[in-house]
Amino acid sequence: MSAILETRNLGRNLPGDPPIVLVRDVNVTIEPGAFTTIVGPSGCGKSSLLYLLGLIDRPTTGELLVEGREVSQLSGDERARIRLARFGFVFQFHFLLPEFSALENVMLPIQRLGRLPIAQAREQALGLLAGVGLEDKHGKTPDRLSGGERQRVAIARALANDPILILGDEPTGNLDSHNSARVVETLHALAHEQGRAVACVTHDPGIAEASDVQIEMLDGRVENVIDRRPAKPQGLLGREPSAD
Ligand SMILES: Nc1ncnc2c1ncn2[C@@H]1O[C@H](COP(=O)(O)OP(=O)(O)OP(=O)(O)O)[C@@H](O)[C@H]1O
Repeated sequence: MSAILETRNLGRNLPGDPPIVLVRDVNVTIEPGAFTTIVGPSGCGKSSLLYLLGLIDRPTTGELLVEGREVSQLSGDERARIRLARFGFVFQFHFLLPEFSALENVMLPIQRLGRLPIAQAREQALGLLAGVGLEDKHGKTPDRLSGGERQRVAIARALANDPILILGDEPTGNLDSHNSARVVETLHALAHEQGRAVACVTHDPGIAEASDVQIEMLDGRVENVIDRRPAKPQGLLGREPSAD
């Protein structure tokens, strides 16, 4: 399956003498249908890499291809257009608007992005909330939801533009184990049932071990990639079996 993101010797330095290296020589691919985690010790560059992958930050070296197209040299406006059209983000803090219900929080970006009439945006938002198991909680404001429910509303909101790629920076960082499990289940479903690419930074070894692809970082570099997906079927080798 073709990659949604591909990096070639991607790097990010901050100016200084010597420069501060956040990320160096990263070569990874992020593919649809897979739940990918980015792991490593604190300060090793996980979030910096995620921000590069999400076109939030711009690399200083190397290339980043989105669906085969090199994007690092594009203008800020063009990069923002790709981000808005193709990516969804979930952060450690949900950033829901406190005075709005779950439904309204999900409707807002749908209306803004699709310029849809209210009735249609409502329908779509209800569908997204049902997709994360919150159809019966749509009228509640964030303060009346659990941490995990708030985070699942944030995931539903991140799906407003029907993204091919969902990027998470510690999306379960603030949650207890029960709520964390529900959020992870939801993220797995986005990859495995809906065929999206999901890539998350996590400190949680259990989440990493259950991921399809685990990118392990150290000192700004990718040290190792564990790919747990079943091997792709190979073409038939040798001759067809004979009839006799
Ligand atoms: N704007 C900045 N100026 C200076 N140093 C920075 C800046 N941004 C990040 N760093 C440093 O770059 C390194 C990588 O940071 P980053 O946040 O990507 O690491 P991380 O692996 O996500 O860490 P954590 O797990 O603690 O969130 C850290 O040492 C951090 O202190």
